[in-house]
Amino acid sequence: MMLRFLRQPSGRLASIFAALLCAMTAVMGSYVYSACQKASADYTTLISDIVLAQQATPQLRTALEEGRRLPSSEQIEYIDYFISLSKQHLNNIKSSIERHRYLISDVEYLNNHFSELNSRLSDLNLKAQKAQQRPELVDPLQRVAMDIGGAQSWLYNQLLEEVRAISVQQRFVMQRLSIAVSVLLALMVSAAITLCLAVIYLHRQRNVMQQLMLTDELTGLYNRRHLVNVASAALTQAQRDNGSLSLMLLDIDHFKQVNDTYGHPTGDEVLRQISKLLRKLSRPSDTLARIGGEEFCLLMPNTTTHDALQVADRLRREIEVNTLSGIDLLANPTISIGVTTCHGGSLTFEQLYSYADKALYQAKALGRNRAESQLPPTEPTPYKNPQAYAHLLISEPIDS
Ligand SMILES: Nc1nc2c(ncn2[C@@H]2O[C@H](COP(=O)(O)OP(=O)(O)OP(=O)(O)O)[C@@H](O)[C@H]2O)c(=O)[nH]1
Repeated sequence: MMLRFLRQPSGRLASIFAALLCAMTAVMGSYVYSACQKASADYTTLISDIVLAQQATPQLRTALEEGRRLPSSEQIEYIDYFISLSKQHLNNIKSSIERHRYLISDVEYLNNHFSELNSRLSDLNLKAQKAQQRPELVDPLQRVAMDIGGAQSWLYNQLLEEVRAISVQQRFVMQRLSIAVSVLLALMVSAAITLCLAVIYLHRQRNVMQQLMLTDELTGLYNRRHLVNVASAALTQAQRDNGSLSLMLLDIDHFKQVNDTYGHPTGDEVLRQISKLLRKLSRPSDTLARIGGEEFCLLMPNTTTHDALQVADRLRREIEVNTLSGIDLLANPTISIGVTTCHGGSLTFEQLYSYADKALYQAKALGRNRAESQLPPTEPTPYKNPQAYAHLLISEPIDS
């Protein structure tokens, strides 16, 4: 069923659409994933590290000023402390950058500056330690420190600039992300709708095909195939319940004359209207089918011959008196009916049908517009001589 659907133009279109949808969903999905990664990056720690590092530079400068003015060993220790602090800040920033994989490539060009600054600060540390013994070295120490301070400021400003740029990009990514999510949602909804439509279409196609397989195109009644299926099941049921099952064959009299006199389209209309009437007059539990040109069959479960003949006579009379609408016939059409009934037994549908057919033949032979019945001979009982099997029916005494 699915393969047949895919071979049809609409099926091909649906599969192309589904493939496109899958591809688009995959692209959108990967974009959303990477965008989510970018958008979720948190640069707050990095910014606070940079700000702290920036604050350390003026503190070192003030300490150097003080050291030059009052070069005490305590003051020089203080200078040494701020140099170590600056170095620590620098390393913190470096490891913070390493945690942001989307920033690394943007600030790669600053790597050399980091290493250079790091070694210059280590040098400065050594110089500060020497200055503890020789206070006259505080002066050159201050000059080098000022120079390093300038390089530090440049590096940190540059870093802040990069983080600012990436934050702007982050906001942009967020906007695009929300658009992507909306599009993805719309695609999913349309995929679901397409799927539903395809299922509905398949379901309808299946119903139409089933309908075509089981019904007669001209009259809308069931066809012979369906009748045989239903009759087989009804026969099994009747055999199990030992119930009655009647079969009625109805044939329009002299239908050839209708065709010959009024034309085939009128003949078709007669068939349609008689079918409609028969359907209206028969019970919903019975199965009415058109099994040949102008021949119909009515299968009646749980119906005796007597009741079936009564139904047959009612149908025959109704057809006889009913004037067909929109067709100007000289006389109303009539029908001949053959009825048969089985009671339990083990007849096949073909056997039952042959008895109804014999009865119909008889009705035709006896002048038409009448109902006749033919019953199958009573089927042999399994116990031909009941007395010979009587002992089987006597229950054995129960030993106490
Ligand atoms: N209009 C129409 N005619 C059909 C259709 N199927 C079969 N027939 C015609 O039904 C006619 C049946 O003719 P016969 O089998 O001779 O039977 P009849 O003329 O009804 O005579 P009796 O049955 O003996 O009363 C034929 O002319 C078929 O062509 C159909 O679907 N539409």
